[in-house]
Amino acid sequence: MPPFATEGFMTETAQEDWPATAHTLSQALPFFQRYAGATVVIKLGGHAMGSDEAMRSFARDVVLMSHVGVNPVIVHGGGPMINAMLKAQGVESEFVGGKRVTDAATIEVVEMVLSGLVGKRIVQAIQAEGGTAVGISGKDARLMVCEQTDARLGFVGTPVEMNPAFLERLKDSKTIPVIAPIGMGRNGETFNVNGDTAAGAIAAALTADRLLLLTDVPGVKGADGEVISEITPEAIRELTDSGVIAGGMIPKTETALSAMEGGVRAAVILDGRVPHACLLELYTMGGAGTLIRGKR
Ligand SMILES: Nc1ncnc2c1ncn2[C@@H]1O[C@H](COP(=O)(O)OP(=O)(O)O)[C@@H](O)[C@H]1O
Ligand SMILES: CC(=O)N[C@@H](CCC(=O)OP(=O)(O)O)C(=O)O
Repeated sequence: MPPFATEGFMTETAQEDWPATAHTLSQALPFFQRYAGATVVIKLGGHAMGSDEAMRSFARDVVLMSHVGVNPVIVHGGGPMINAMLKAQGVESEFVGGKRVTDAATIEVVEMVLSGLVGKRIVQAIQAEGGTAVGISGKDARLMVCEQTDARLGFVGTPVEMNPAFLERLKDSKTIPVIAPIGMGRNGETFNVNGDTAAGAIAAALTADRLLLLTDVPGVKGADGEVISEITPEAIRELTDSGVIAGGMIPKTETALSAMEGGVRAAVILDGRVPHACLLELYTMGGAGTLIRGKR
């Protein structure tokens, strides 16, 4: 385990123009100052996880953020990984309104894949870069108490009570939480929660400064197919009504809007496949993806 994660990256950058690198670092100072002490909730979607290299770049960004005073909180998805595990068992999932219809057998697979495989892969990646992370789910420390969303969806939950005190304790010990979107029911049920929904609820519970939703497109696209750099709640509603915002983008924009209502300062929908997407968003002038600004 490298205490200072320079290996590999030093050789990659050895040929680069060091004065230009120093200039870039120096330009980041106002952004380092702006986000010192900030809580940034990052939702890493299953499609954005991709290769080991993409995971390594993501983990490195998270560790860097943590070292410059940000409190990063990771909430992950893993839809494609759940699909693969269910397929291996000969089960095909049905989705209604972007949510997986989840029966008693499926929730076991969902929990195993998210908490066991996906979460631990992210924890390992962060720790390989010198950070300390713990993998938990919404069940741990009663973080995310849910009620059934709709009887037709089975064990799919909607967060109704958040208990973020445990996350505050992790923050104090500089431990990065990696949270699987699994909720606990009041009667001992386990609920499958859409990853975006879970990230929004956690961001609101922490009144986060930023919610970053990492996905597999460069941002929210308008009717002309171009990415919109900043979008208002009104424009989101119009584009959703006209069907331009569709499919998996709907829970993201809805999450962004409800997080804003919950007191989150801003949300950004951005391409998690781009190397160092989080650093580009937080520490460069241009930012990345589509920004949705809150009221504070
Ligand atoms: N207006 C839009 N702008 C961008 N992407 C959109 C839009 N409408 C629908 N999408 C779709 O939303 C997808 C992202 O949602 P999803 O596949 O659920 O991501 P993730 O797995 O990262 O949560 C994109 O790949 C794209 O196909
Ligand atoms: C209720 C519901 O649909 N839960 C999602 C949880 C994982 C998720 O959200 O993964 P992505 O972010 O990769 O899409 C599912 O079962 O696929």
